[in-house]
Amino acid sequence: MNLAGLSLSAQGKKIGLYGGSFNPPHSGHLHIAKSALQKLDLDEVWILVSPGNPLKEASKDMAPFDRRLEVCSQFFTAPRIKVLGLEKALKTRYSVDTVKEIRKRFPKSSFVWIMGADNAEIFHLWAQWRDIVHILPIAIFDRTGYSMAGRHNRLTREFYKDRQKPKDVTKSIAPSWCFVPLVRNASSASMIRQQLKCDWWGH
Ligand SMILES: Nc1ncnc2c1ncn2[C@@H]1O[C@H](COP(=O)(O)OP(=O)(O)OP(=O)(O)O)[C@@H](O)[C@H]1O
Ligand SMILES: O=C(O)c1ccc[n+]([C@@H]2O[C@H](COP(=O)([O-])O)[C@@H](O)[C@H]2O)c1
Repeated sequence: MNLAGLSLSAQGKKIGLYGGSFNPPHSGHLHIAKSALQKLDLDEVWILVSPGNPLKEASKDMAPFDRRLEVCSQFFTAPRIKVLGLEKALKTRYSVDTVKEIRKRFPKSSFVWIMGADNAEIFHLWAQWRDIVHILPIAIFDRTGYSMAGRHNRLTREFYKDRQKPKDVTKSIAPSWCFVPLVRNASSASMIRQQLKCDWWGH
């Protein structure tokens, strides 16, 4: 990965960082990425394929990183959505380290962290989660089954006064967050893996 080239092309842009296992990617992910571009008024969304979610144990149904990266590159072909193996390149695994590195290496771009409402519910279990909130704005996207949990959780309670409207969140200075209501998409990777009934979906 050419980090210098990426940094140059990212200059002056508002970018959504959308981290995930993407095991496999599905229409729910695409819906969030496209909605983020529009509702947060972003220039780009970066799909950050995770080498391994620190809260998920390595398991036989997790496809190898290279396979997930390859399939994501084939799947996310919409304009302004970039698939990157940035965490592998930066050698980071925890999101707090990833966003610190990104801030350092892309000083002329602004960033917002994108996640689904299910992750907002457990965000307080992430390593140094309050530091993440102080580093960049956070956008929580509604998800089937998690509408309440996405709005009412440790993050939204502790940072209640820092709530913004989605269209303002990238202009705001952290700590700030927004909840993004949208037409929900019920897809989930675990459901797809169950339907495929295989060790991992590439086999
Ligand atoms: N249908 C969806 N609607 C909204 N957000 C979603 C949806 N699917 C995934 N997300 C969000 O996208 C990010 C990446 O999700 P991930 O790759 O873990 O997919 P998943 O479908 O949640 O997987 P799994 O079922 O294996 O947990 C997470 O922030 C998650 O909350
Ligand atoms: O940093 C952490 O402690 C942490 C804990 C859980 C999840 N994350 C990140 O959250 C993103 C979504 O993960 P996932 O597996 O739910 O798709 C992905 O970028 C993970 O690296 C990060």
